[in-house]
Amino acid sequence: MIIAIDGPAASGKGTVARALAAHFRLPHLDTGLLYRAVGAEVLARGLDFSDVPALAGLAAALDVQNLDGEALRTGPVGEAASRVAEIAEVRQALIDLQRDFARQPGGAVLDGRDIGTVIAPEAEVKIFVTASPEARAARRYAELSARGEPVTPQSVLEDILKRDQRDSSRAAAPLLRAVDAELIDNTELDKQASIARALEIVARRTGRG
Ligand SMILES: Nc1ncnc2c1ncn2[C@@H]1O[C@H](COP(=O)(O)OP(=O)(O)OP(=O)(O)O)[C@@H](O)[C@H]1O
Ligand SMILES: Nc1ccn([C@@H]2O[C@H](COP(=O)(O)O)[C@@H](O)[C@H]2O)c(=O)n1
Repeated sequence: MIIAIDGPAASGKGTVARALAAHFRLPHLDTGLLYRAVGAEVLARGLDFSDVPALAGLAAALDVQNLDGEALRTGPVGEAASRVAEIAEVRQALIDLQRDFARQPGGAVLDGRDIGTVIAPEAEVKIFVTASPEARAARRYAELSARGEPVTPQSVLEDILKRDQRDSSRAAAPLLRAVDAELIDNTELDKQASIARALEIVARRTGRG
């Protein structure tokens, strides 16, 4: 069973994806980490975001076994990730490993922006997780400020709105709800309620509880 979960920044898609993966004992891939790893390398090496061959080369050489999720989940790396994610050549370099992950025997859970539309359009279950920009910004602000990042509620909201705009309007695999994706708007739902909705969707679509 392939479960594809997409949605905008800080919507809670990773929270839902991890819970479904644990519940159904499936491997999980947070595909945002791939773009974050490329973005972090661009920053670390001082590369220009317009240097397409160099950025595509970084993506092709990514060591996916050793991604440091904690170090990659910062505001500046998220911004860099969304910039490299606009580049078709970077996306192309990351496609096969995501598709191979999705199609492994027994299935998998993947979350990102283009899982239900591009990476695994054949997924049995597709869920689009969203929430209002204000709710997402409040959650992300709590997360980043607890880690000591110098953010304000206003700067996080501006970052979220900018990222929404960039992710939705790019030409290459924009953030889109697949036509057959079920919607969870968790603006008014806590984590447990959001996960419970996702479990109901899987049960309805596949008969698996
Ligand atoms: N329904 C919810 N209610 C309140 N907080 C939530 C909810 N779902 C997730 N969160 C919290 O919001 C933050 C963002 O959640 P999460 O990392 O799952 O989002 P995401 O969409 O995967 O983010 P990203 O786009 O950065 O990958 C986390 O701190 C998480 O604990
Ligand atoms: N399938 C994906 C996943 C992510 N992106 C881009 O990476 C940025 C960071 O992702 P997070 O989920 O960790 O916030 C995101 O803003 C996207 O630009 C993508 O394009 N496709």
